[in-house]
Amino acid sequence: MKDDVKKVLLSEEELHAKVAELGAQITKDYEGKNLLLVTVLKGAVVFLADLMRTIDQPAEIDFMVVSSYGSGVKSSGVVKIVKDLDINLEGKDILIVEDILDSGMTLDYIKGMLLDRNPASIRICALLDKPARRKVDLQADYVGFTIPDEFVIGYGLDYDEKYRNLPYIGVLKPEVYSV
Ligand SMILES: O=P(O)(O)OC[C@H]1O[C@H](OP(=O)(O)OP(=O)(O)O)[C@H](O)[C@@H]1O
Ligand SMILES: Nc1nc2[nH]cnc2c(=O)[nH]1
Repeated sequence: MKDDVKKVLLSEEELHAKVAELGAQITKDYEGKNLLLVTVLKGAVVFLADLMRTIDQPAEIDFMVVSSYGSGVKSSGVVKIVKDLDINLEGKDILIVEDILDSGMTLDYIKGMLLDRNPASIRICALLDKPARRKVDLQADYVGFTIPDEFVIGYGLDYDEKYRNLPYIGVLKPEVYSV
């Protein structure tokens, strides 16, 4: 698996330090609130697992499954809800935990949908932000790293469902895409 990686963009150490920083900020900002971490599977699951343990406030979690990329490296532009949330959002302070904000189409759709359910507040925490590719006017409230326009894998992020279990974030060798 490691032989397929062209370069490491963010090391395990860099990721863990940033996650701890985000968790400390979220801990401060959500004091006395009804925090519900909403996570979009599957990519964000590794980030959520690390982030939630750095938040020193009571927090609920819930999951959604959406699909916008299929097996390719570009967004199809179609966001499909495969599994909806279980928890009622009324009165909750929602923090959407995402691995990457790229075109923004996935999060824009999800945020709009969740806003219709009368939460007390709704914010976005994205580990990675790729502003060069944005197609909608959307920003995350918490961003781990702003990254260049490269397709990244690891720490939950996949190419064709593989590489999610890499402990760092990297870029694949071009020949991996063409076989
Ligand atoms: O800003 P966008 O261009 O909409 O892209 C971001 C979305 O793409 C990835 O999900 P993907 O559809 O690859 O599914 P996965 O989480 O199961 O890997 C990622 O987890 C975001 O949900
Ligand atoms: N794995 C992966 N999924 C994405 N979804 C949107 N951008 C990306 C990316 O760079 N890598």
